[in-house]
Amino acid sequence: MAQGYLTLETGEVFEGVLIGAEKDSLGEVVFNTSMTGYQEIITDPSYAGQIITFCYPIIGNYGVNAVDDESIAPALSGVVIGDLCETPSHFQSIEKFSEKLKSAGVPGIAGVDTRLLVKTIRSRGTVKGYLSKTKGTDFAAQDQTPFWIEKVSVQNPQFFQNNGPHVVLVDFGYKKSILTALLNENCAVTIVPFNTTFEKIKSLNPDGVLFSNGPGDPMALQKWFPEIKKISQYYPTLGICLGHQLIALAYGAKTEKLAYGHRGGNHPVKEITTGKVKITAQNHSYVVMDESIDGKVFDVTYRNINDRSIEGLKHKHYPVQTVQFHPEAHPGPSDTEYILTGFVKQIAALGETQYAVK
Ligand SMILES: NC(=O)CC[C@H](N)C(=O)O
Repeated sequence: MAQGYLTLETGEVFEGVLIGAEKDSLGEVVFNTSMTGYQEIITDPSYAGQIITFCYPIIGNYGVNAVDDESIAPALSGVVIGDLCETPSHFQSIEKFSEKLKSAGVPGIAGVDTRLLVKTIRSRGTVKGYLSKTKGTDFAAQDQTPFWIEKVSVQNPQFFQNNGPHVVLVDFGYKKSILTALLNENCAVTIVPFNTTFEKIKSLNPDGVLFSNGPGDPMALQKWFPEIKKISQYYPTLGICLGHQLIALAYGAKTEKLAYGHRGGNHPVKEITTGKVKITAQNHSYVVMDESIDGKVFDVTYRNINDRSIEGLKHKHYPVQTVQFHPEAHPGPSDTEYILTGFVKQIAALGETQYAVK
C-alpha cells in the first residue's frame, strides 16, 4: 500500500497509507464518534463533499454487508481511519471495507493518528483537507463548492405502493432508513426531487410531506424557501436534519455553522415537554440559531444537552414538526423512532378528519 498524506488547510500534515480509490480528493474534514456503523456512515448522502475521520480506532472488523447501505452510491470525498481491519468477521459480510471504498470510487487513508487529527479539528474548527500521495496543495486553486444536493437527489419521482397514508418524501439526499421506516408503517411513499414545486406536490395528493436530510449549507436552497413554506402550510410536515433547518429558514429563522458539528451515535437531547433525555444519532454542521426563533411561530421541542443548541421545533398553528437529529437512526440508537411513527399516526388521523386547511 502506498504512503499518502492528508494536508489540512491550516498547514498540519497527517501521514498514513492510501486505501480505496486511487485519486486525490479535497473535502471538508469532519469526524464521527460512532463506535459502529461505518457502512451506514459512508453511504449517508449528507456527507457529500466531506472527508470523514472515524474516531473509533478499528474500522472494517465486521466487513460490509448487502443490506445496510443508506444510498445507492457513497457521495463523500474520503475517509480517514486509524486501524484498518482487512480480515473481517461477520456472518453477513460480503466484502472488506477497503474493497467497498475502491468499488465506490472513494479514496481513504489509514494508519493515521486520528486522535490527534480530531483534537486538531476541535481546536481549529472544521477545516478543508487534501488527500493525496504528495503533501500539500493549493487550496485556493482547488476550491470550489458544488451544489451537492443536485448530485444526490433523485432526478424523477419514485413511487412505492402501500395501503397506508401517502407521504411525499422531498429528497435532498434522503437516507434509505427514512424510506424503510415509512414503508414499515404501511405508508405509500412518493420520493420527489428537491426542486419539486408546491403545485406538483399537490397533484400527487399526499397526506403528509417529509423533508429529508441532505448535504451542505441549507442557505444554498434559499430560492426554494417560499415553496417549502407553502407546502408546510398545506400538508402535515416533518423535517429531518437539513429538512428541519429548511423549514426554520422558510419561516424566517436563521442558521449558523457549528465549530466542528455533531456527528455520532450518542448525542443526548432533552425533550422539553417531558424533561426526558433521548440518545440520538446526529450528522450536521449547521444549527438553527436560538435568537432567530419567533416564539409566536415555533415552540422549541428538543435541546442538545451538551451545548443547548436547538434540536427540534413545532409550529404553533400548523401540524409541522422538525428534528435536527435522526429518528431513523442507522447507525445509532432508535430512542426517537416514535417521531416517525407518531408522524404517520398523525397524518392518518388528520386524513380521516379531513385536515382543515386541505
Ligand atoms: N444530515 C443532514 O441533513 C445535515 C444537514 C446539513 N447539511 C448540515 O450539515 O447541517
